[in-house]
Amino acid sequence: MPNTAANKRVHVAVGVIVNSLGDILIARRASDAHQGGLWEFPGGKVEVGEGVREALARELNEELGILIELDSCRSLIEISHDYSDKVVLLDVWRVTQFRGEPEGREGQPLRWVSPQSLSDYAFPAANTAIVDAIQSAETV
Ligand SMILES: Nc1nc2c([nH]c(=O)n2[C@@H]2O[C@H](COP(=O)(O)OP(=O)(O)OP(=O)(O)O)[C@@H](O)[C@H]2O)c(=O)[nH]1
Ligand SMILES: [Mg+2]
Repeated sequence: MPNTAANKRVHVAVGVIVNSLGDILIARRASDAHQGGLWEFPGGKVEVGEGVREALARELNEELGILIELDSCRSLIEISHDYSDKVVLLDVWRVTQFRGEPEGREGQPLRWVSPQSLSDYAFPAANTAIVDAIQSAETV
């Protein structure tokens, strides 16, 4: 296969985790990571042979120590974004059913924030569409 941007695209499973108050969990990316120092919705790369929701469950368990209910996850939005150094496909899921209290298993700071206050945080460029989708879902 030719080595094009399309087949180098990184598939990422991302969770918009909502608690019983309607607040959303964000985490700060390590300063040495891609898009480091910015806030993110927890998640990570889908591995070969893995389904996206299985990847989401694995990543949220590794990064936060929670167990999510796969059947209750709802697709929120898919975003393809070209950073100059890599292309990502963010496969974003709304997660409302989970067991355990999220903790930053990799030392990452966590914060629960209201949908409207997401605008106060700096996210990677690809996330603008995610924040818009969350905030417009809130107003319908
Ligand atoms: N998890 C996550 N990744 C995001 C978001 N927005 C965004 O552009 N990304 C990009 O998606 C890519 C993969 O995410 P990741 O770094 O969390 O992957 P991972 O957990 O598997 O990390 P690892 O490579 O250290 O094992 C990164 O290039 C990251 O910059 C987001 O909101 N959440
Ligand atoms: Mg990650």
